Amino acid sequence: STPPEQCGWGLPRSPLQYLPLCLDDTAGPDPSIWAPWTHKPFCVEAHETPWCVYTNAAVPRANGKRRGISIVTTPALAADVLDLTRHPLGAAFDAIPPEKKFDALPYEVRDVPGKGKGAVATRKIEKGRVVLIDHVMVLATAEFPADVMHEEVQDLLSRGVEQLSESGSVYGLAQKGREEQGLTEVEDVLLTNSFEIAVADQPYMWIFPDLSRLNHACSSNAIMHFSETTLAMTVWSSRDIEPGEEITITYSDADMTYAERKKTFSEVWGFDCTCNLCTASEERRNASDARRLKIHMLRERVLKRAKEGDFKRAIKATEELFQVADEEGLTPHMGDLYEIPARLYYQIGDLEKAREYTKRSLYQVEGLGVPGGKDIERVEVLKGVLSRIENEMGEVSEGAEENK
Ligand SMILES: C[S@@+](CC[C@H](N)C(=O)[O-])C[C@H]1O[C@@H](n2cnc3c(N)ncnc32)[C@H](O)[C@@H]1O
Repeated sequence: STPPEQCGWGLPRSPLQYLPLCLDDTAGPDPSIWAPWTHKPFCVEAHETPWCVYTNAAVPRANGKRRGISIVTTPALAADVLDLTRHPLGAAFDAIPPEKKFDALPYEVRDVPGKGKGAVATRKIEKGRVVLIDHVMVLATAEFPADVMHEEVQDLLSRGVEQLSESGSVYGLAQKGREEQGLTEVEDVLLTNSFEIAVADQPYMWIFPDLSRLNHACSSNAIMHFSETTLAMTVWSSRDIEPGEEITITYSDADMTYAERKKTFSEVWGFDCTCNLCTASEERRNASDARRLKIHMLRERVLKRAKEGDFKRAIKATEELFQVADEEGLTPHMGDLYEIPARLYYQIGDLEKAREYTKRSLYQVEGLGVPGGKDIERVEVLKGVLSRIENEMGEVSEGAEENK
């Protein structure tokens, strides 16, 4: 059969190996045709388009390990995903200033009571350091069409893992023993360890094998940054972490209450949370819930007041919001909100504060990892806003000075 037209079949080969033609299993036997895949795509038929598994088993990571990458999706989506990776692998690592990185991993994977394995700091990790950078190893579309059979999905997923150079890094991850539910090992691994992230408006399940060892805490000491450009996840310490302390991330939304988190963890991830907050006294949990509900309410109020043009009251609500977030230890999880006070302060003519929040906002989109997708445009917009503010303040921005 002829490969789908939207894949650009028949066009000249791209000089970028990261921009492949769209392939299915009708591709010929010559491996150079499959580039950048090291295995011939294997597909199952479905109503509109085949669903295939694509593997490049030779992709090295920044630290030299060759773990490879497998993608289970349609030919067109596979081409889209790789088209997003405009930077070579290793770009995620190179983008971080040296003083933020460690020469060796600052933690060890050990047994952690009540949680299976976890990452325990082996040295002091100051706030704002990179704990780990992990590249995706398996990514699979979160939803298959109804006419693809469950056994076929299982086959695609297990081929994806088995074609990798280090399939043990995936099969060795935590599992829940879900065979009675008719699930295979690879599905169990995906359900226990994958993060759902959308790229090019398509939800995928992602396996980052090192990141997968980090347990959840409702008030975690580390935050994640995902780059659509490098398909890498970077984990940053959001406060100082002492040697012997467990490094944790947050799997849930910041404003969820205890009951909501408990339900989600049990239904989606299949575990009962034993983090400090989940096992705290009812009184402490209730106080935390009250703050999280307040954060939710204040977030809505800020947006409403800003929409109404009532900037003074919007700022009052924002300041209250950050104060409650601070009390709950959630400010590092609110990075996406900095742009709001930046705009509000600009509206009321407080340029000093507008500049401060614009800089914070800019740091959120380009300081934590290589920006991707919409963030590339946001960086440009924020830089423009910053220079406008600085011009208005009668100052020459540092960047302009350096460029002279
Ligand atoms: C992504 S894995 C984390 C690493 C895992 N503990 C391991 O042994 O590889 C997710 C699993 O870790 C465990 N886990 C993570 N956070 C937890 C928490 N706060 N309380 C209890 N178990 C947790 C659960 O079994 C969950 O299904």
